[in-house]
Amino acid sequence: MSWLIFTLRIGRQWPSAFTKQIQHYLSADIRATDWLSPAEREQLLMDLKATGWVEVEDRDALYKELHFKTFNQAFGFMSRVALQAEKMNHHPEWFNVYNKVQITLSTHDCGGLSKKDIRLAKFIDKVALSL
Ligand SMILES: C[C@H](O)[C@H](O)[C@H]1CNC2=NC(N)=NC(=O)C2=N1
Repeated sequence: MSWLIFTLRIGRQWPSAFTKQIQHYLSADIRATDWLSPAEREQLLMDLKATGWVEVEDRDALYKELHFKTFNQAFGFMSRVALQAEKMNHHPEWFNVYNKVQITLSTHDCGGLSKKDIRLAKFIDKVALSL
């Protein structure tokens, strides 16, 4: 890592866009341990698809639509997920109309799915099942 920092310091002649990209990834809250290997990805996505998650067509993300009995129940669900999202520093993209909640998960810092999305999806399923 120090070589990378050193390179960035002397890399003034590099295209600024490139160094900005590196600095973005250095500052991003995504650790190497959050990356998904192809084998992990295949298995973990299979498990989530079994509970109703689907892969989004035009981006590397997961999507699920949840229906609750009432708005209050839907909002209570969102409140619990919101607290977990803050705890993980990993936030869903979601939309709520009355008792319906549409959720899309992806990791902006790496431009696609990471283990953080898998962890949050599993938490979402656990909370939804408990209601
Ligand atoms: C600065 C802050 O830590 C980052 O923007 C966090 C916040 N929440 C996030 N949520 C999601 N879904 N992806 C991210 O890359 C992400 N990054």
